[in-house]
Amino acid sequence: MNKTKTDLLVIGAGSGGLSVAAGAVQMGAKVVLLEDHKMGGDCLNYGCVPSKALIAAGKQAHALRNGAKFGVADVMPKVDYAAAKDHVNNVIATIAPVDSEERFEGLGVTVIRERGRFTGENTVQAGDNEITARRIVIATGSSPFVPPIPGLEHVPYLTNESLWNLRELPEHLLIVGGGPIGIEMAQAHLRLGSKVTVIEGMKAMGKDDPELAAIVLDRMREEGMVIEEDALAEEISGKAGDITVKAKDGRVFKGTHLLMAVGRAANVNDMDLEKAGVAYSRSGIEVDASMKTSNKKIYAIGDVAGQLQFTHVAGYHAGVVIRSILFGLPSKAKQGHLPWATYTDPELAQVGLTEAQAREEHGDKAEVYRFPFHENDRAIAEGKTTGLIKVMVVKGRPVGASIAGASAGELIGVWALALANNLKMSQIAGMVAPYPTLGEVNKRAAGAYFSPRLFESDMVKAVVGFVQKFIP
Ligand SMILES: Cc1cc2nc3c(=O)[nH]c(=O)nc-3n(C[C@H](O)[C@H](O)[C@H](O)COP(=O)(O)OP(=O)(O)OC[C@H]3O[C@@H](n4cnc5c(N)ncnc54)[C@H](O)[C@@H]3O)c2cc1C
Ligand SMILES: NC(=O)c1ccc[n+]([C@@H]2O[C@H](COP(=O)([O-])OP(=O)(O)OC[C@H]3O[C@@H](n4cnc5c(N)ncnc54)[C@H](O)[C@@H]3O)[C@@H](O)[C@H]2O)c1
Repeated sequence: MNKTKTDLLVIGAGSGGLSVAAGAVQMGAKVVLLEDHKMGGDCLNYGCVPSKALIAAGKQAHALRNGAKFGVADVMPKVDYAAAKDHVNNVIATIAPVDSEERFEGLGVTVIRERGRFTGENTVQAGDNEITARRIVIATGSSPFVPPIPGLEHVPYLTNESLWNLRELPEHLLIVGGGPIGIEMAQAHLRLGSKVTVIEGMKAMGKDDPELAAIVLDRMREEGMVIEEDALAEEISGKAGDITVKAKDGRVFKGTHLLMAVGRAANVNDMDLEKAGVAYSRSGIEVDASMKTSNKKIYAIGDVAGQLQFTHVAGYHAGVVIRSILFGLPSKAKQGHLPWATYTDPELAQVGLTEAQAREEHGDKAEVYRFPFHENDRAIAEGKTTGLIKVMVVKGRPVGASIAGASAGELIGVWALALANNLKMSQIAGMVAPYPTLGEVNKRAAGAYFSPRLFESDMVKAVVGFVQKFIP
């Protein structure tokens, strides 16, 4: 057994673990990093990166089918699904060096490609290694949750892990779950030529503002996607190429392939967390506001901590724990300023409170300002007029923003900055956006806040009238 002592042990080389390891080692800490599967974790290998690459392939096919309105004849694209998967693999391969063992060893991290299991309060065994660490960060991520739906065990199904191995375009893809995974993969496959039926037990895109989710879902239905809501999958049967999903209310859906996308299970098993006194539940490892577990020398970050499950959130957690571990400074993770986006076309993005949350939390003090994409000149020029921005304001400061529309994931950045820094609406309105950009929707939403105050105010009119009498 190789025995190692280190300042910091990081378990899991995904979005969270890699950020902690890179930051800590470059600031002088001795760091050991464990990974028993692929460097880069879910995001690089089975999540964000492959999904966005396949979405890009679908977008290309969609553009070819829809050029006529720009004076470029529509064509029926010849989709080679296997080649689209090659594109996905190329994208992963291009990004992979940044997350690689070689790069991290180069930075000075000791990378051990073994599974970590706790043997005590500050010791972990990984293969033939026993590592004792002053501080430990658990960043083991999450896995696809596969619910025990009767019959599922006898039917071939895909998850976000196995989907990438499929080389033949599904003729008719059934997707159970209308969350971000289900909806993003539904649109990509629809545009690449599959028939797609989304079977959602409650409301599709149910974690977002329903008014804005409806804009996206309507567009996808117009493209030909079948989205069945209030359809809790209760029984699954069939065989490869001929699969049946029955919903609780008796609706029956038939397809050739099945993708299960009904949420995530935190990776807390087979780690002997009990031996380290780390408390956890089915939803993940329990952490306090500083991301410390019930063992105050052990932290948990990213998906395994059971909060918002996004790559940028895992990265944010990494910054919070680095401050605490390396500098011994108090450091707390907040949630209210963390954005997310779903990369459908149009995209759907959110930061802070939705309209319903703002009204619930702030009552009459919450004001909501809107601006539609069809009044944005760039959106009109590019035929991207489906969309709406809503900004929730309390006492002159934004408390939330919701955007459905082209590049919503980019546009939400301004509001993420505003919420992170408690900016005022006047500061957003003071920004000059280049014309013509989609970014002007942000400024126009801020303008909507000031317009009635400036243009419908008797006081403003009286002051202007008075000044005009006296200036030469
Ligand atoms: C299809 C899909 C699309 C997504 N798209 C987006 C997106 O567009 N934007 C976004 O922000 N987020 C997206 N996400 C979410 C994002 O992938 C996760 O939030 C992110 O990967 C979480 O990072 P993490 O470090 O917590 O875990 P992971 O990235 O999963 O890394 C955990 C690592 O720990 C390793 N590990 C586990 N147990 C052990 C052990 N005992 N010992 C050693 N190693 C271990 C695992 O092998 C893994 O490599 C998507 C997810 C999916 C599934
Ligand atoms: N663009 C992004 O940032 C992005 C993309 C994909 C995934 N993610 C992350 O991954 C997480 C997981 O995504 P997800 O879509 O798997 O989970 P999710 O929990 O967001 O959505 C799962 C959906 O499945 C439904 N469902 C559950 N059981 C069902 C059943 N038996 N029949 C029918 N419907 C059922 C739920 O009502 C829910 O709407 C997301 O919450 C997000 O954090 C992010």
